[in-house]
Amino acid sequence: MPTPSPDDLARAESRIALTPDFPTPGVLFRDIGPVLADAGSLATVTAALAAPFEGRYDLVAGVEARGFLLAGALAAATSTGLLPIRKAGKTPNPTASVDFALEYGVATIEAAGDLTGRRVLVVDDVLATGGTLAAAVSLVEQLGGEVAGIAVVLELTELRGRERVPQAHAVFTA
Ligand SMILES: O=P(O)(O)OC[C@H]1O[C@H](OP(=O)(O)OP(=O)(O)O)[C@H](O)[C@@H]1O
Ligand SMILES: Nc1ncnc2[nH]cnc12
Repeated sequence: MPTPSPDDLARAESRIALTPDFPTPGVLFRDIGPVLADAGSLATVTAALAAPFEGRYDLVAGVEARGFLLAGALAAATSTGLLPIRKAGKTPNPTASVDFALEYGVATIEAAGDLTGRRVLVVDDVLATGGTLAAAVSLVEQLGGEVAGIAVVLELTELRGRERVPQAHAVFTA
């Protein structure tokens, strides 16, 4: 995939939609839906997520739900496998489970299988408090996988998630 230009990146970033007080009062929700809906912006974001990790992973993991969208796009674009990391109660016979706190709630993630020998790129839309990505890293490691990298579309710097996942690559910051 060609590396996106600064203009391509600026066009994609301008499509992030802001909604105050969603899903709870005090949260400024940043929606990447309009980025995904635009073909050029989706290609830009997919390429920018993958660029630092080229040739270093053979499986892309995404956390339900918005992480699935990016993991699917990235896995298809780079001819790698895809690991859906699901919220609690959706995976038959899970072999790993991690509880964590969110900016607006609590959650559990689960997955099944054996990732021994797999190099896993963990992707998500937003890095906020870092709870989701730290939990996803822990889950991949519980399954025996090696985390080859972490990539997000948007890092919300004031929530300081980077303290929990310092190695994360963010395409955009806010
Ligand atoms: O860094 P954190 O504080 O953990 O927050 C980031 C996470 O929060 C959102 O997911 P959410 O659980 O709202 O689920 P969704 O993707 O199903 O909308 C977002 O998609 C990230 O996964
Ligand atoms: N402020 C926010 N906007 C969009 N997604 C989020 N996930 C966690 N916090 C978020």
